[in-house]
Amino acid sequence: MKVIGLTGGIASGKSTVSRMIIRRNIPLIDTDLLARQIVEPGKPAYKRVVKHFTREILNEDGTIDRVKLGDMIFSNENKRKILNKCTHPFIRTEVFKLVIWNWIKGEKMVVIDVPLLIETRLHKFMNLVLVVYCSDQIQINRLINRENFSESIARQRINSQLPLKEKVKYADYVIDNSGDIKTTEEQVEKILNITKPSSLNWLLSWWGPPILAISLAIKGLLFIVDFF
Ligand SMILES: CC(C)(COP(=O)(O)OP(=O)(O)OC[C@H]1O[C@@H](n2cnc3c(N)ncnc32)[C@H](O)[C@@H]1O)[C@@H](O)C(=O)NCCC(=O)NCCS
Ligand SMILES: Nc1ncnc2c1ncn2[C@@H]1O[C@H](COP(=O)(O)OP(=O)(O)OP(=O)(O)O)[C@@H](O)[C@H]1O
Repeated sequence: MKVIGLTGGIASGKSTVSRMIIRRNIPLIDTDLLARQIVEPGKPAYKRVVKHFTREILNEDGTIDRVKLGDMIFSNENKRKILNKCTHPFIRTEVFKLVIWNWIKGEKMVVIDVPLLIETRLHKFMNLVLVVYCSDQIQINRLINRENFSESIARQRINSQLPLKEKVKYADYVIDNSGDIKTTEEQVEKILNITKPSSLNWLLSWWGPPILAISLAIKGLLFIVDFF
């Protein structure tokens, strides 16, 4: 099975590209979603986060106030590192479980949307790396429009990650999302066609041989029935 890492900068368009991939029935693992699930009350990472950031970051119902926590960690590198230490091991475990599950299901490819793919060195475990790129100014404008941030807050969030121009250096394919959605969709379509695993790849997956054996057996049976 091919494991494809999808990354980019904050608001460069990873989720937009992810939706295009899901529409093509390719399984997609969304690490932003996993990061949300592992800090729900009662989950193991929740305890760690509350221990380090105190009950000050909780809403009245005991859930984590993500806006408050976000404001804290994006303005303080040390706190960001602590939050990463509390959450990343659990996110990695969930990703690993989902990759195995997709492999068991016989999926030929799985895409993992990881904003911090390069920063966490996870790109080394990918068969392919796709980077969703857009120009600095477009990235800032889209972040401001989506979140209603001031320009300085938008820049602060962008600066909390490896610059997009650096991430591009690790890419097997760059998806330029500076233009309209249609232009991005055309690039995604092209890349998925080029990287589609061959049937040989499928045959070599663990469930290829049993299915091939069964279909040959059925064909053989039909031939014998036909003969008599
Ligand atoms: C700080 C938190 C609470 C803010 O939550 P919020 O709902 O506002 O944002 P969301 O989770 O949707 O993230 C939005 C984007 O912020 C960027 N981002 C998130 N966490 C980080 C981080 N630790 N460092 C740099 N950028 C980050 C990513 O580009 C992400 O796509 C949340 O992002 C979080 O728990 N982050 C730590 C876990 C993590 O590293 N997640 C990234 C996926 S591995
Ligand atoms: N080609 C495009 N044209 C216009 N707007 C776009 C385009 N691509 C994305 N956007 C908008 O830009 C914003 C950021 O896109 P998106 O949420 O896909 O980025 P992201 O990389 O997933 O962000 P994050 O890192 O915060 O998860 C969204 O409001 C989205 O609707």
